[in-house]
Amino acid sequence: MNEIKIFSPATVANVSCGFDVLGFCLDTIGDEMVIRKTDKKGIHITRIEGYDLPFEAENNVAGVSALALFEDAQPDYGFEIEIYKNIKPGSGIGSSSASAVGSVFGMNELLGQPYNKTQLTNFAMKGEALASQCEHADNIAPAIFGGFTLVKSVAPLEVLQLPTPKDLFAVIIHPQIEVKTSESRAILPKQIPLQDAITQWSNVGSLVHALHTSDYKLLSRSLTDVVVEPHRSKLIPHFDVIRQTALDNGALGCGISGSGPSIFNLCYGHRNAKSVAKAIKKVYSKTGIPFVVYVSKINTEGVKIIG
Ligand SMILES: Nc1ncnc2c1ncn2[C@@H]1O[C@H](COP(=O)(O)OP(=O)(O)O)[C@@H](O)[C@H]1O
Ligand SMILES: N[C@@H](CCOP(=O)(O)O)C(=O)O
Repeated sequence: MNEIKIFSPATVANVSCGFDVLGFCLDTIGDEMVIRKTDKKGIHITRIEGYDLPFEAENNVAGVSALALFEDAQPDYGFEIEIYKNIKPGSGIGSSSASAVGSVFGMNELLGQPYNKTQLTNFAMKGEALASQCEHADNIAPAIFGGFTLVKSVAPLEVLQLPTPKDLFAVIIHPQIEVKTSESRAILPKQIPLQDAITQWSNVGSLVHALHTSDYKLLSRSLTDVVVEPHRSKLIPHFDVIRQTALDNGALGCGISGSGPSIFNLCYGHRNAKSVAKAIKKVYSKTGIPFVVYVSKINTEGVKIIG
């Protein structure tokens, strides 16, 4: 096999209480990438469509993660990468992570799968670090493993796959403004009060339990963030109105997706997800800010071959 086409999914990191550790994978939103073997050694980004991003491998997250894998594998050929970007950079739904994951996943297939998913996560983290100036894997892990994941530690890397309750759907609203992950990390406090830490780790524990037991009511009570959201919500226009609208219309919970500006909602069943999406669209269209709303199943497969 000399060429492969990949679907690399969007992801929601943090899931309210799990800053830098929890994430889940989306179904309907993602980038496409073509990875091809070439006689010319090294990593060559030959095509980018959708958004204006750097072609130099060392300045593009897809290239940086690809270089990390390439240096480890040392094949006697090179790789060309084409990126068909659907996820807007700075969206908060893992745009950079989708690119970082797509290149290493595709290369691994063309090399005959020498690496496992944890090793691929490690390579992809090198690319993600270019965008957010910090190695975190809470978007990368769900994009590679699918479903919900918990990054127990990054050094050494340990990823836990969590169960996905079957009636869970996500609604994402993406206001069309850019919030850079690096900048929204910079505004966070370096220390937090003990009481906030207690609340937060209690919610992470109960959220994980809720996923294991498909307890939607407990899941709903666990989707709270007292550490990060109070700071970052100020960067997202009308965040409180969206959350109130979602909860009034029966969403299980609502929070900032990754570093924002996207906002995620988790809903019980497709019907409720559609009505939450409809209500959010109605309210947000009054603000005059351009936005997109997606309704998505939780993608339990993750990154995949499409051609
Ligand atoms: N292939 C790529 N896809 C997305 N963003 C990239 C890529 N390569 C470099 N970047 C840079 O990474 C930044 C976006 O990453 P980030 O702020 O983490 O957004 P997101 O939350 O959507 O992942 C932008 O500055 C963008 O120029
Ligand atoms: N845990 C990170 C996740 C960033 O996600 P992104 O989709 O905004 O890149 C953070 O919250 O900074």
